[in-house]
Amino acid sequence: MPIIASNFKTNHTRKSTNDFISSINEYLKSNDIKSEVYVFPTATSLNDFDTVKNLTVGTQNAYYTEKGSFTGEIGTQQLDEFGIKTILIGHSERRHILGESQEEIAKKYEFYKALGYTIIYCIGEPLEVKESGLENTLEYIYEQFVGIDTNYENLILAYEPVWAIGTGVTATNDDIKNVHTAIKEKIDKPLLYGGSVKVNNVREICEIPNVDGALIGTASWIKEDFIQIIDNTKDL
Ligand SMILES: O=C(CO)COP(=O)(O)O
Repeated sequence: MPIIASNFKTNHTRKSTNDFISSINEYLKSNDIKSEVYVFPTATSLNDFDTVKNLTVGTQNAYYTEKGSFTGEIGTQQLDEFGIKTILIGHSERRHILGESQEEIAKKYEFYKALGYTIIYCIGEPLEVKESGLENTLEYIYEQFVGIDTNYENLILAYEPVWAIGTGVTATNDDIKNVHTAIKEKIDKPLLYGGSVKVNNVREICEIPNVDGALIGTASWIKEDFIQIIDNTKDL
């Protein structure tokens, strides 16, 4: 059964997030679908969603603190209010757009690991590395595990080639299989693929060996499409 996760990134409001999550939860419940589903809304849309029992709401980011003076950030004081215990860490947009260093990412990972959070840890290479071949790609990816305890029991990995994120250009099945197989040989943890996953390719991607699900952006932001994505993979 693949893990299906939606990363809202900087999309949706509190109102539309509440509608989205309620609709997905109702779809899962009324159809008795057992897929492992995660939704990562914006920080402003986090809530306790206390009637939502069939999917997990996580945070896209948080600082490694309970509270304090970190302007613009949230910590566990804000996450605990809503019972959030799942977090994305290392997303390429935080690395390459927001400038999070591997050292910072490792500190964040250690902090939330110590608190028992489920962590979806993201790795992936930029285009120029991809174009230099598989060996360099893997070397780049392994660098992204510096300071990361990959034996952590609540760890889920997500391979998201930067050049496939938001571009509509999905990695080929061979691209995905080669990288996923190599990572799995080193790290035996659930490994999602992310990068232009769509309604019409999610099943094929989830059937590739060593792919344990998908972390989806753009194609998951309309609730009907996300329902279709779950429906297309629910029997795998
Ligand atoms: O970054 C991603 C999910 O975290 C992938 O985004 P897209 O599905 O828009 O390519």
